[in-house]
Amino acid sequence: MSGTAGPIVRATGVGKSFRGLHALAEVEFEAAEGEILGIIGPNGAGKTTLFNVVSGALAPDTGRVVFDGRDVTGAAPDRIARAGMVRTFQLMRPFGSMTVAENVALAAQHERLSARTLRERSLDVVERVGLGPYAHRRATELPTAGLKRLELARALAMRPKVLLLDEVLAGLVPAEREPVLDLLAGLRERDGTTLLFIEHIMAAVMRLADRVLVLDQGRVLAAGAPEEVTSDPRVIDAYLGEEPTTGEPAGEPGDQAGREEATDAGS
Ligand SMILES: Nc1ncnc2c1ncn2[C@@H]1O[C@H](COP(=O)(O)OP(=O)(O)OP(=O)(O)O)[C@@H](O)[C@H]1O
Repeated sequence: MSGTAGPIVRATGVGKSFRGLHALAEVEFEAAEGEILGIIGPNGAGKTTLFNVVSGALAPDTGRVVFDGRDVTGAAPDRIARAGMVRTFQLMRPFGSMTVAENVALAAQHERLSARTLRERSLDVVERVGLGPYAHRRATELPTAGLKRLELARALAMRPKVLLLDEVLAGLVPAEREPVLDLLAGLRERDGTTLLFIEHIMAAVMRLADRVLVLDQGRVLAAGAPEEVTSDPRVIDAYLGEEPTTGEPAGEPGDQAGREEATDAGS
């Protein structure tokens, strides 16, 4: 489903094996500029591996990744990030001896901005993610929700065209998720940012995603509009369980026992 200008990211025939285990096989997807693509699937489905390949952390065994009209297959992660495709990680490792704003500034340091511009950009991004009151405090003082926002701020400081988000809501209580979701939804409005986000919290996927890519055992099981995908029997069977759209994931994905309790998700 390409827009008139063609997709900003396109992966074709992507395969990656780890000692005979097909983490990814013949994976194809594309995202148009400004599109929000949710990526879901059980544990071990290959979601993070796909991000690793797309962002350059891993070279695929087969296939190509094209970003903004350029073939970036196997290119170094920092090159891809500087070209405008930036990822967040599930685990955050801020520099504890530095302030929140300094941690953010580090992410954009390579752009050789003046100290003043760098500081202004960092503070702007820190404000936007709601960390204004912590700007000049050490990153180690942040609670989990704050660390998540810091990770997002660091990615945003690079002014990405495409932002790859790996479970940015994990570990947040529902009240903490809302502002992050608002922020993410606002990125497209404000900057036209394309988002690819891996997420297990289905309420977030339903709210944000224009389209959803479902991976299962390294392959694309389904792709399409959120309502279409979540009512697909194959997706329900492989991942969602009985009640796909109630909010919380149907148990931890891959946790087959969790499917029994899926109808009462939401707490
Ligand atoms: N560096 C690696 N070496 C060996 N096996 C790996 C490596 N990275 C991933 N795998 C394997 O590849 C498969 C896909 O893993 P991946 O982390 O991409 O899944 P995922 O969908 O992101 O899962 P989760 O939801 O648990 O994060 C798994 O079986 C995993 O054990």
